[in-house]
Amino acid sequence: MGVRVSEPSGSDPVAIVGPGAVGLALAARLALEGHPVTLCGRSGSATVAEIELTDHQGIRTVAVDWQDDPARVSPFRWVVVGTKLHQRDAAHAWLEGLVDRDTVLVVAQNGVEHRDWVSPHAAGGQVAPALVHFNAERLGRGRVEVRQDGAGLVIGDDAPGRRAHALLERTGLGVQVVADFTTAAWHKLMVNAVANPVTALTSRRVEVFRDPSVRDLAAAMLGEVAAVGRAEGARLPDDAVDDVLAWIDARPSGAGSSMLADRLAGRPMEHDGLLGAVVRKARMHGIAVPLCAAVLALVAALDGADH
Ligand SMILES: NC(=O)C1=CN([C@@H]2O[C@H](COP(=O)(O)OP(=O)(O)OC[C@H]3O[C@@H](n4cnc5c(N)ncnc54)[C@H](OP(=O)(O)O)[C@@H]3O)[C@@H](O)[C@H]2O)C=CC1
Ligand SMILES: CC(C)(CO)C(=O)C(=O)O
Repeated sequence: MGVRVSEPSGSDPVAIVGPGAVGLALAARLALEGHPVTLCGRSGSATVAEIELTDHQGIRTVAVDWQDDPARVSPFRWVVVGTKLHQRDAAHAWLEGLVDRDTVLVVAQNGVEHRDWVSPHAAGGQVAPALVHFNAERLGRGRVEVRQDGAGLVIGDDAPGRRAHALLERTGLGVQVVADFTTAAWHKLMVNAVANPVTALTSRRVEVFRDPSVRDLAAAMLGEVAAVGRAEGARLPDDAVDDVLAWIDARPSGAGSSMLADRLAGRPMEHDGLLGAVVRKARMHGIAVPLCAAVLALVAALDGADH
């Protein structure tokens, strides 16, 4: 990694937009390190004044500040966005108040479009996309459980990424800094664009990929996603499809996906930001992705029917 800049101290305030699984996990770990943390939640929702974090160290509780009115916040030096991909408009409202040109804005989300949607609202601040590799599950309002093996977050080795690294390593979740963020993001998107919709559509956990016909479909979809990723500059190796299938096979029995969890809870799903991104980018490059487009249509119809 290159030169480290702008080390945050434990007394640097941090704003976290989205008190969901990822937001709570990062907020709790930073607050435990001494950062005053302000959680920014949906307008009118119940205040979260403390977070109960369950992780390999046991159960710990830590106090945080709460804000639910984007019009009442001032700029922070450190801002983390942990909303879902379909909650971009909600996040924009917060960025207007929280971000100025000195802000380092960490976008902790799945997908490959972090900069596309955030940069126009970043007020000249520095945008650092972060891929989330730890698993966080919301157990209740202000309650979160974190599980992980390996690095919990992946960020790019550029100036905003290096600044974000200084903050994120304070979470103790393990931060991997990669020179080629595009490849890392597309590799993760291969998983999310296939595992998430297939589990959500079938209401089945990762075991569904053992069905030979589902496995064939997944392999063909992964081939489409990889082709688009390569056109976007991702250096995905020839065995990327097998590698992703092997990763899915290695998930513990009973593992699901965030999209399956959203479907089961009756919440909107992230299909547009995941599979939708693949189809959008494919169109730009003139690449045919018929299977991804078909599965996207089905999961979008399911989402529409659920709401
Ligand atoms: N959870 C995980 O283990 C992983 C998640 N990811 C990715 O991380 C991102 C975040 O996921 P996750 O934390 O699971 O999602 P959640 O649905 O748990 O959290 C999203 C949060 O955003 C909040 N929100 C919605 N609207 C607003 C608003 N107007 N103002 C403020 N907050 C708002 C929601 O509020 P409310 O509580 O009121 O609904 C919710 O707390 C996604 O892109 C996901 O794919 C990636 C890998 C693993
Ligand atoms: C990698 C995977 C499928 C595991 O939780 C994920 O990122 C998600 O559920 O959104």
